[in-house]
Amino acid sequence: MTTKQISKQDRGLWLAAIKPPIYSVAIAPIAVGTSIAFFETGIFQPQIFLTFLGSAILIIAWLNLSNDVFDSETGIDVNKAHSVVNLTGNKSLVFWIANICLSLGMGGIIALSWWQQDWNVLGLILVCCCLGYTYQGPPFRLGYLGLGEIICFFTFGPGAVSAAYYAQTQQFSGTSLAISSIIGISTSIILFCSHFHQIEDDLAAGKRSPIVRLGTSLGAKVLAIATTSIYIVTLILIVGGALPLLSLIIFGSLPFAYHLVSHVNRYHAIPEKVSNSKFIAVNLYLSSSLLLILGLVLKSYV
Ligand SMILES: C/C(=C\COP(=O)(O)OP(=O)(O)O)CCC[C@H](C)CCC[C@H](C)CCCC(C)C
Ligand SMILES: O=C(O)C1=CC(=O)c2ccccc2C1=O
Repeated sequence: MTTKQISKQDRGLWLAAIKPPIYSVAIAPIAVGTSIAFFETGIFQPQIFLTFLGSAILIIAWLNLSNDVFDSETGIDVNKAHSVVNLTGNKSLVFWIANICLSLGMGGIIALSWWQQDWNVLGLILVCCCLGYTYQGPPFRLGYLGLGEIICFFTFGPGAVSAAYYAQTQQFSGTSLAISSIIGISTSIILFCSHFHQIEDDLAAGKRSPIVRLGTSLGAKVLAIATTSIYIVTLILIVGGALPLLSLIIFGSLPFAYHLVSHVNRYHAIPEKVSNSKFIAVNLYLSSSLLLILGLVLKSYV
């Protein structure tokens, strides 16, 4: 292999380790919570929005770097060339970079709480981060028991969306809480899809992920139901008046939903083919979140 080929391969591994598309999970809940606030109250504070966004990105960097650190301790990532710990060979360096990201991220949340002299957002995000830690860190490692998707639903849905709403308005909203369930479901779908191709390594390390528990075939069916539920919940919220009729544009994300469900249905038992399903799920997540935001913002103007 030539030096050029090696460096191209290295670049690919680093990109896979850093997972840029996954950072959309930091952006969408903050943008959705902020647009619900704008839709309901007409309030938009750009400085609060941008500070929250930067903090959320840093918190997701902590989550992913510390995930590689904790997974290196259980042996589950031995075959994962695109683990930052395996790539650097320096677990403590990765651990400290993760902690710096968390400190800077929480620093942003503390700053916006200080500006407002209101500590509710800080409290909510602290709870979300503690739950994120229990997913992967000792002694809890709740992800190894198959509880990740439930934690994911509450932290990225009601937790993060309500915090972003509150940061804009200094009040909580039942409507925001109801709409946040859509983000909770679509984020949990990304995590659920990330398990299909890892079944062998997960079994060997004693991780009872939902796919290990259900098997890939039933897992594909559960994915179809969860994906459909995004649209059913949207319809219920439109009929119930929480969302405007314009939110029907979320159905524009159906091609991504179809792609995801049909791809996983076809390849659920073939790890090399199903391994990209997490990124197809990110496409569904991004398109549905963007259309949800668009519906709310457009309705605020018309
Ligand atoms: C790190 C996560 C998944 C990776 O899991 P796994 O180890 O199976 O994957 P690899 O194969 O890549 O090793 C995500 C886990 C999410 C967790 C359940 C909840 C985290 C909550 C966040 C801290 C909330 C942040 C909110 C923010 C937007 C302000
Ligand atoms: O690496 C991953 O697989 C994931 C990382 C991550 O931060 C995240 C956050 C929310 C839902 C899913 C995921 C991942 O799957």
